Amino acid sequence: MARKFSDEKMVLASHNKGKLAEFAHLFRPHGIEILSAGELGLPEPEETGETFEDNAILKAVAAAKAADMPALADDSGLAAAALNGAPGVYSARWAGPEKDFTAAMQRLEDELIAAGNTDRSAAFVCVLALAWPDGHVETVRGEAKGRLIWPPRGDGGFGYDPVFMPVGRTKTFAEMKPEDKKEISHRAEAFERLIKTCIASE
Ligand SMILES: O=P(O)(O)OP(=O)(O)OP(=O)(O)OC[C@H]1O[C@@H](n2cnc3c(O)ncnc32)[C@H](O)[C@@H]1O
Ligand SMILES: [Mg+2]
Repeated sequence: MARKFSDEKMVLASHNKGKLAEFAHLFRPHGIEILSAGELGLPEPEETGETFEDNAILKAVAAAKAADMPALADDSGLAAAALNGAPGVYSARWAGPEKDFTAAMQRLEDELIAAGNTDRSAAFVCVLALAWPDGHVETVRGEAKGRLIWPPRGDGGFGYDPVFMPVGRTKTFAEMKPEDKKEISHRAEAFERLIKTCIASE
């Protein structure tokens, strides 16, 4: 049995403004007060894990202990099939310290072409970890399947959204309205699972 969240507030252990905006929407109907790691002055831990799960857990546990309240972390990224899942857990690092996603998307395109440009399928993955100050953690995962387009399209969203076209759609995540991305995103799928396993009272 998963541990249930029964507090009134939690820390959102992310320093990514795009994610924080999406979580603000996702949490709206649930009546939980969200404090961000930034507003509490929490440091950004080094993401030394090899999997999304490892990194989500290390970020959530560090924040829960530092803030002494439950903390939710999101570790996510884009996995290109032709690149054996790259950039994967390195998705943020491909953009460098300047967070230059124009350069990161260009690198992705260059590597797809170098790999033969025959398979442009990809998935966005999101792992959420909810940790308590005693170290207990629950994790859930969500995925959005699609393909990588070129050139980038749209100026909404964040990160790699301008090159990601979800299956069955004609708009990239960056061309969609936030409420449309929310219907099908990896983050929304993981969030729905989190609500079912750890938040909803039966
Ligand atoms: O660790 P935190 O502080 O949460 O913020 P971050 O930006 O470093 O986040 P990650 O370590 O999880 O790295 C994930 C990267 O993958 C990309 N990414 C994740 N979800 C995305 C989405 O919905 N749309 C576009 N890019 C996304 C984005 O570039 C993120 O920087
Ligand atoms: Mg990060």
